[in-house]
Amino acid sequence: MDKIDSEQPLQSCSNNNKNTVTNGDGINGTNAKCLENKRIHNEDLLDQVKQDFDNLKDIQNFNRIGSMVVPICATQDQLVCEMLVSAEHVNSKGTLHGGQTATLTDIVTARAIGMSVRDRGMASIEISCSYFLPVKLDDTVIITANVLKVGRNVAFAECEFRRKSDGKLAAKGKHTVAILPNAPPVTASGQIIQY
Ligand SMILES: CCCCCCCCCCCC(=O)SCCNC(=O)CCNC(=O)[C@H](O)C(C)(C)COP(=O)(O)OP(=O)(O)OC[C@H]1O[C@@H](n2cnc3c(N)ncnc32)[C@H](O)[C@@H]1OP(=O)(O)O
Repeated sequence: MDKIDSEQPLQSCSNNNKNTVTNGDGINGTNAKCLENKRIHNEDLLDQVKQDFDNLKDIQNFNRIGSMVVPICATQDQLVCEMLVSAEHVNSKGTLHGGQTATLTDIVTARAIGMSVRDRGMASIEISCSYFLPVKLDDTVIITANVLKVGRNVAFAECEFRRKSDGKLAAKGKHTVAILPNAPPVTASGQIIQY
C-alpha cells in the first residue's frame, strides 16, 4: 500500500457515532488511503463529501475540473482524495499544470472546510501554491487537505499533493476562505451551490 503521510498526528471525530477506526484492512471493502495515517475515518462525512464531488460531474462551469477527484477518506478536519492525472490536467511538458494544482487546492480544501461549515456562504480570499516536483501524465496524485482553523469569519486550510507512484511531496497549497453572514444558495433538492 502506498505511503501518504505517516507523520500526521492521530485525530478523531468524536461527535459522530459512525466512526471507523482505520486499521490497514480497508473501510467497508474500499481502499481508503487514510489507513496509513491510522486516523479515525468518518463514513457519514465521506458520504457527504462524495455527494459534493458527484455534484460537479454535471456542471458546465469551471468547477467541473474537480469532477475527476475521488474522495477516499474523511475525518472531521482532514479530507484525503486522489485524482488520476489525465490529458486535460497537464501542461505542454506532460506534467500536472500549476493552475490545475491551484484549482485543486481551492476545490479540495473548500470541501474539507465544507464538511463542517454547511450553513454559511464562503468566498476564497487567498490561495497560494508551492511546486516541488512534477507529476506526470497517468500518475495519480493523492491530495490531503487539512483544515487548520474555522473561526467566526475566516477559515484556513492547507493541502499536500503526493505522487502515488513514489509517495513524494509534489506540491503544497494554502487556502483562506471568508465565511459570509448569509446562508449559501441551495437547489430545490437542498444541494448547496457554493460556486
Ligand atoms: C458544497 C460543499 C461546501 C463547499 C464549500 C465551498 C466554499 C468555497 C467557495 C469558494 C468560492 C470562490 O472561490 S469565490 C471566487 C474567488 N473569490 C472571490 O471572488 C471573492 C471576492 N471578494 C469578495 O467578494 C469580498 O472581498 C468578500 C466577500 C470576501 C469580503 O467582503 P467585505 O469584506 O464585506 O467587502 P465589501 O467591500 O463590503 O464587499 C465587496 C463585495 O463583496 C461581496 N460581498 C460582501 N459581502 C457579501 C456577502 N455576505 N455575500 C455575498 N457577497 C458579499 C459583494 O459583491 C460586495 O460588493 P457590493 O455588493 O458591495 O458591490
